[in-house]
Order: sequence, then C-alpha cells, then structure tokens
Amino acid sequence: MESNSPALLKVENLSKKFLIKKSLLKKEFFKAVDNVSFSLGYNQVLGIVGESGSGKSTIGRLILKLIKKDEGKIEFEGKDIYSLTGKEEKLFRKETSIVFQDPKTSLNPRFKIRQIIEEPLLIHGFPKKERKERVKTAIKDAGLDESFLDRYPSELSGGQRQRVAIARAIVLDPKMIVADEPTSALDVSVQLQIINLIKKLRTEKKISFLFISHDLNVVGMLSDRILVLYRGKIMEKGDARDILKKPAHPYTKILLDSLPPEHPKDRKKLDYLPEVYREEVEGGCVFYSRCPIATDICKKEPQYTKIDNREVYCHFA
Ligand SMILES: Nc1ncnc2c1ncn2[C@@H]1O[C@H](COP(=O)(O)OP(=O)(O)OP(=O)(O)O)[C@@H](O)[C@H]1O
Repeated sequence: MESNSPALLKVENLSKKFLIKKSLLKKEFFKAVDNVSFSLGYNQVLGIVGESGSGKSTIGRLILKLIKKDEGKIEFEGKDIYSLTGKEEKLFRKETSIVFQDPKTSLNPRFKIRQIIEEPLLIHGFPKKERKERVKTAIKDAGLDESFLDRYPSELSGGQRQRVAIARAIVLDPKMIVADEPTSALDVSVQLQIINLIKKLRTEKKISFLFISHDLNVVGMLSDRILVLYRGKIMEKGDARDILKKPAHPYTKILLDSLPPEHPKDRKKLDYLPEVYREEVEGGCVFYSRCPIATDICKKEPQYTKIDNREVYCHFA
C-alpha cells in the first residue's frame, strides 16, 4: 500500500534489463529491475534496501532519466518523465538531483568547492549575483562554513566532501534527491552526521529523498517507508517502523538478523544460514534458492499479499 499523501514520484511496473552477452545466434539479458512499483510522497524519505546487485542504483538512475527504462511508467508531479520536453524537461532536471556513494570520485578534483557547487547554477543559467548567494546558502545549509569554498576536494575529509556533494545537490532547491549509498564510504560517526543532515534538509527544506543503502539499520534511521529489493524485485514494502518491528518477508528477516548484535538486543545472528539452500526454479519465487522456509508451493511465483499497510511477495505472508 502506498502512503496517503499525494505522490511527488510515482513508479509503476518499472523494468530494466541489461544486455550481458551477445553472439550471432542470441542475446542474453540480465533483469536488473523487475516490475517495480512504488511512490514517494512530498517531504518524505523512502528507503530502498537490498544487497549488492539487487538493482537499487539502477532504480535511482532510471527515475532521474540517467538511463532508459524498458517498461513501466515514472511520473514526477503527475507528469510522465519520458514525455517531458523543452522547459518541462529542464524543470525536471532542476527539481531532481543525486548524491553518490563516494564523494572522492564524484567531485571534480581540479575544481574548487565554489566551482563544484556553482556548476548546476551555471548550467541552468542563473545570473552571477544569485549564483554567489545560492552557493553561500547551500554550503551553510550543508553544515560547512564559507571558508571551505576556496579549498579543493583533496583538502577535505570524507564527511566534508559528502557535505559538499549535498550542497551541490541542494543548490537548485530540488524537490527530490536520490541519495545512492551516501554514507557507505564513511566512518560510523560521520555516517550519523550525514543522516542527521538529510533529516534536517527534509524537515527544513521539504526535500523528499529516495535513500538507497544496503544497510537496513541506516535506512531505518531516516526512512518513512521502506522498499526491500532482491534481484530486482520488491520483496516487501511498507511503513518503516512496521517493517523494522515485524518484518514479513524471510529476506527482510535475514537482513534484520544480520545487523550488528548491539542493535535491538533480542536479534540473533543468523550465521547458520547457508547462502543457497536449493536449486533455483524457473518461474518460481526469486528468493526460492536462499529462503529458509520455502516449500514446494514456492516453485510457483507468489503474488503480492497486502497485509495492513504493507505488500509482501511471499506465499507465507
Ligand atoms: N550498464 C550495465 N550493464 C550491465 N549490467 C549492469 C549495468 N548496470 C548494472 N548492471 C547490473 O545490474 C545489477 C543491478 O545493479 P545495481 O548497481 O542497480 O545494484 P545495486 O543494488 O545498486 O548494487 P551495488 O550497491 O553493488 O551497486 C547488477 O548485477 C549489475 O551488475
């Protein structure tokens, strides 16, 4: 079930496959995103969680039109993003932005911080005076003082660099930011600072975030709703607190149980879970081979079951 607030972003049946092998006789594709639907409300944080390769970044890139979808529909403020042209397209680019995992590689090392933050304003044709003001405001809003503007990325710590990446992402006053593993390259204490900064921007600037992470603990700290992804498919989506308190899908349970033991005391670590229990079955549940509770019924693909405020891809939900 989606939230009751009107959607800023609405994604319906989104799919994307990548060509992985091509020979004279046939082409082989890999389904990175498989029939995914969700929405993101105004001033909300939606967490997308799943292990490496589950399709999280591909979803992020699809909704920002950085890559092309194969199937499905993506609406931003009620408009199909693939039908935008001219001014509307430009506005969409202005109102959406991205923060990547590693600020070391995402910031141009030859640019001063001032130039890095100013670049989107130049692209969008802002006059000089306004550019200057906006750059100052953005760096302050990202929690750094103006003295950083004359430095280079190499002179900054990892956390400071990520603040610069965030300043650049907010400088055009976007409505939505895709934050793709923004804390994964940082130490735990710095991670918390960045999470708090995102919370602040959401509250004070009313920015919605699509927060992508492999770490359910991190996602749980700031998301209103969570979408759990496995091999491109949604396993479970719903209210963050509900999911963290009572995960309904066996995969979500594994993600929760594999969090460090100092998190809720009663979590036992499922070290005994083998990676693969059984052979995959074509046309069956995508989690079949790794599911601790699968039975023969799981050789058939499950439908999404709606329970309370949640949708779960499991025969046993
Ligand atoms: N351009 C591409 N060509 C071929 N395969 C791709 C391409 N981009 C992504 N993939 C594959 O699609 C799958 C999903 O990748 P994606 O980066 O979305 O996963 P992820 O959940 O974000 O994981 P990670 O955190 O490791 O990036 C992976 O198996 C990846 O190898």
